[in-house]
Amino acid sequence: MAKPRVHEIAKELGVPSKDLIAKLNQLGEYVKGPSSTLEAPVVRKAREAFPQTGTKPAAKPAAARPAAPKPAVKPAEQEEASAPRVSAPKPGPKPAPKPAAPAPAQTVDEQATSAAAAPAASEAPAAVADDAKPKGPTPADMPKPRPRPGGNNPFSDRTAGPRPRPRPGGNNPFQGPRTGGAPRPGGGAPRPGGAPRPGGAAPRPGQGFGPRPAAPAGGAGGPGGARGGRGGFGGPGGAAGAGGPGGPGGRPAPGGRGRGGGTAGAFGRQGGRPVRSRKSKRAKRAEYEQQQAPSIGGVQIPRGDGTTQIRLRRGATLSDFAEKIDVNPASLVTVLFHLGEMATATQSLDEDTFEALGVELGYKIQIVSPEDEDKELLEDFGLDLDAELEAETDEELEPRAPIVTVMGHVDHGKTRLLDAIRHADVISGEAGGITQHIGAYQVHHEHDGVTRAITFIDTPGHEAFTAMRARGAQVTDIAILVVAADDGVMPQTIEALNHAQAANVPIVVAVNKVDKEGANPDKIRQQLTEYNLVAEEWGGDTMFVDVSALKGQGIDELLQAVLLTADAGLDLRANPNKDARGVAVEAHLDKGRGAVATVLVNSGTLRVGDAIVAGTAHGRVRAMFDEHDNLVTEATPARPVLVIGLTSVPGAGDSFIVAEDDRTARQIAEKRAAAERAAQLAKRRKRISLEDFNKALEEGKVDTLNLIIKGDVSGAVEALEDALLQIDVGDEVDLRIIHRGVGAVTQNDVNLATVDNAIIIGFNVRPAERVQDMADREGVDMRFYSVIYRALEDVEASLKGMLKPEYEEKQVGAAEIMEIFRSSKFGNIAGCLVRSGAIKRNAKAKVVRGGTVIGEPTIDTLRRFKDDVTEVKDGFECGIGLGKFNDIQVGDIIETFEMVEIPRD
Ligand SMILES: Nc1nc2c(ncn2[C@@H]2O[C@H](COP(=O)(O)OP(=O)(O)OP(=O)(O)O)[C@@H](O)[C@H]2O)c(=O)[nH]1
Repeated sequence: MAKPRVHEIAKELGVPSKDLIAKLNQLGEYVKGPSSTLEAPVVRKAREAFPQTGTKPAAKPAAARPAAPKPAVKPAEQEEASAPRVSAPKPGPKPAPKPAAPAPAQTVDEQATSAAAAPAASEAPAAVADDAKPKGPTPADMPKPRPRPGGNNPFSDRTAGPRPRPRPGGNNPFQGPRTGGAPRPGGGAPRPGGAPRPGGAAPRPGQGFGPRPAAPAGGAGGPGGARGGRGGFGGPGGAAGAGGPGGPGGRPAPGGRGRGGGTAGAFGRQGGRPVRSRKSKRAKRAEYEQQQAPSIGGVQIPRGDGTTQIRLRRGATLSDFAEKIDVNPASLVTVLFHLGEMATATQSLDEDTFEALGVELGYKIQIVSPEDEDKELLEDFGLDLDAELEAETDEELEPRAPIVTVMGHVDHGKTRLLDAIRHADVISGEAGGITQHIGAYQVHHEHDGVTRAITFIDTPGHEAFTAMRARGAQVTDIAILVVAADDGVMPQTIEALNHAQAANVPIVVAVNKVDKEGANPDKIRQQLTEYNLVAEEWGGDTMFVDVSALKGQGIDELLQAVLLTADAGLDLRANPNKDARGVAVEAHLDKGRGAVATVLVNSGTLRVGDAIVAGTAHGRVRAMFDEHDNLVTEATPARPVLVIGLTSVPGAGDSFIVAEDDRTARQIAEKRAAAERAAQLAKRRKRISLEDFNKALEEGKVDTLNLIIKGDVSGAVEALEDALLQIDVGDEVDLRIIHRGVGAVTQNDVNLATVDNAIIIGFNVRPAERVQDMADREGVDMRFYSVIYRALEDVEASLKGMLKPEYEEKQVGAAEIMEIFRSSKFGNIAGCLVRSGAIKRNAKAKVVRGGTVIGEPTIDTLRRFKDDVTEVKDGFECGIGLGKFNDIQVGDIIETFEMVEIPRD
């Protein structure tokens, strides 16, 4: 329905338009002229202002009528209608409302507002509607009738809660252009955006009418601002816009809704509602955080102060981080994106990424070490291994055998030495020698009349040693450093001794191959002094023993030296009377026996039937064997045994413990597996910078080489994986190991390779039956190796094949311009003599004058005499047309180029 115009209403009311306009203006409604349209509330006001002259009943007489008491026709209904808000009158025969005869204007005003906002109430009889106001004002504190600046706002409602958005409308001509909820102090010039003024925490420019949380603190206490606030435009925040206290002409009147002031604006919430001048703690905090929070990519995140520590486990996700700092993970995704990294909230990220994010946000990210993580995990199961060790008393500790690792440079005789030592075993000599390779063995040696055991880790080389250390397993007590007397100290000798020294493991030097001609044991002693290994006979504290692994010479002395070194500085004792704790030194999958692990007990005693967990493998000890293939029922500290009964193959260096029961063992294993998976995910993810990623996306390809590694023993698989991940191929190619495992290549592996487009690398394994056929059918590339570095070479080459080729310009020919022919058809033709190489048609060219390239045209036409040719060789004359490029002179050189691929090294 069209809105009525002033003159229509005036006619209806029987008053001149002029009077109506005057009346409405007096009531605070700005009405321009007789043809102005009027909003419904204003019409109501008009009718109420001239009630006696009305000729027609008002559209809603009930609401329009002043507080004229009307007997309640349906008391029950009225009660219901007003119930939620009522504190007041009971409808009854004496319907007079509490406020004793308020002035008509006031009543009209109040009714207009409450009726508009509360339709339910507006349907009710006027008395009830009026009474339904939140507070029944007593006559004493009733404001006097006054013009209500906001009165023409159809949405204005004093009783309604804050509305989320300002609603334009009404007759207010100022509402359009006004911005910022700016008050008009004293009706004067607009003050943009509630400029900051003392006493009012004025919002920043432009914030005046956003529904921002900071705004309510804006102190609507400035009455000067409030008074002119008719055009003010505040939603909940708009109120703050009115916060500039006392503009010119504005008198401070704390408390907001004072007389004649205090409404914020026609379209705002009644801004004059009392607002405490003091900010709430919450508001202050929000404000503080806003100041602190950096806005990266439009998200605001509370900053740390640069030292705020955040502990994250390996493979943590942005969600984990977000939880710690109590923000929405999506914000962190955004921040990371703006740092040039793409990641989802649930993707495991590596340490570097977290560090970068931490630096940006002022947090110090600490990735919990694997050891600590495992410690915490075990603590969840009531196992604190450190505390357990500390609590052990001297009486509980019993001597144990030293555990020795043999290290040294390649071909210096480590394997041969371990063989020789095995044969030197005084006990196995009688028992028929060591028959089984189990990854570690014990030999016995007579020392000071006592037969003592020494445990050797049967995996020579520092790789195994460091791999175990990397897993937090310090298995070795003493290192034997083998140096060939005919070769001297070599790079791996130094590496090995560095590793041993770093681990604080004492070294005994075995100077090997002394049987060889040209062997110079003293030279070795001399060389090693440089590395802080000074022979005892030279006044140092390192024992050097000359041996010949080949001939079995010096082995007894070497074992003697090991025992002496152990006795000199090591406290080799352990408590055998508790559940076993130790390390898995090697593991593999045996066809008949399933997962087989060689474990070395550190403390306690391992027994058949124990529930154990080793790394992520768990199970029950079904049987144990020693290096002589004898069944054993228990293993005491430093006793290596081969254990059968695990459900999967543990990794070399995984710690093992005896758990209370099978269930606990399984749970620990599962939790570890989950942690490891997360860590793997983080490790696997190679970074792609945003630019590269974008480019790759644009080109529709992200180069990723997916690999599946299968090997015979877990140690080899890990070694291969580590080495592969260390291949440096730059940022362009992504290398991912999507699956790894011990055992033959299976159909599952091929399936996985099909899905992820991966290549399968088998190390010392073969495909299971029918798997090769399946791989051929599916087009899956399987490669099998028995030497790690061959696998590495192939992968590296394959990666390089995938790299986008790099090109360089290679000059293929040069011709000197001897003469220039002008042709209207072809432009300038250069009559040339080919000076070197050959000039080919369509080749890229450079025109060089006095050593400077003046243009880079292409060879457009190439002629020998009258014939078009494709190539002219060194020493011949030719005519060259360079297309549109005509800036040539006699004496210029035309060089031609090809782009050739640069081989990668
Ligand atoms: N003459 C002589 N030759 C030895 C001696 N010890 C080892 N060799 C020879 O040296 C070569 C390398 O010996 P290995 O025991 O395989 O050496 P390694 O350090 O285990 O070598 P990698 O396993 O390749 O690191 C073999 O040919 C051995 O026969 C020795 O005491 N005297």
